[in-house]
Amino acid sequence: MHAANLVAHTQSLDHLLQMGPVIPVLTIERLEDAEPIGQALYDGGIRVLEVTLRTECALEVIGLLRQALPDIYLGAGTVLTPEQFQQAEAVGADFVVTPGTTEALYDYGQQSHIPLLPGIATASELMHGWSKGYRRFKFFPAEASGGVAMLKALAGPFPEAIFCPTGGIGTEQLAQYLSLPNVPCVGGSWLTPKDHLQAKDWGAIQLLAEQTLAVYSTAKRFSS
Ligand SMILES: O=C(O)C(=O)C[C@H](O)[C@H](O)COP(=O)(O)O
Repeated sequence: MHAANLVAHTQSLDHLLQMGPVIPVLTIERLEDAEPIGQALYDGGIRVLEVTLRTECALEVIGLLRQALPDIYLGAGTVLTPEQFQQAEAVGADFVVTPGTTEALYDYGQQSHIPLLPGIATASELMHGWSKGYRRFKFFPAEASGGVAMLKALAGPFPEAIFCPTGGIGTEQLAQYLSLPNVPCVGGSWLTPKDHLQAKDWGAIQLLAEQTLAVYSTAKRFSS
């Protein structure tokens, strides 16, 4: 196992998870939308983004945002294979997020120069990741897998595990998740609502980010 590498990865993940406390998850269909969406979120105070590899232009989007917004931490999401992991590295992603995990992804993540935030949903999956040296996890799909109650329950046997819950979360549940000591930040697509994207209403996206951070960044900083 590449133990030293994974210790460094855990430190990098801690740093970027602390930059939240929200991580917008973007699925971008049109390349031309990438820069205005990224800029609106950046102007709204967002410093960490995840771009899912679910669209044809996703890798190009990451490459473009890398150039346009050098200060932002860019994650590649929906990474399912080591090949996609490699592609994400090649276009300049800062970290990789997966919905679940495979042995091959864990092995690749151990020797990559960028950290992997592996997706888990059960105690057994967490124990598997832990045995491979991973300490920070995406909890996905958060709401469908037991939500806040599940994360409270996992804190008992696994007090050192830290999670970024994602999946089915909106503003209504945010405060509850962020009040948990094992949750530094929360991810999701709710920060870029479909109707704003379709209308290319970048101002509304910036405003939503600003309003969310105005309420929650202070709340999390004082509670952690
Ligand atoms: O596949 C991945 O790696 C993902 O990134 C999954 C996303 O985190 C969720 O699809 C976002 O969930 P919603 O906020 O419910 O839209």
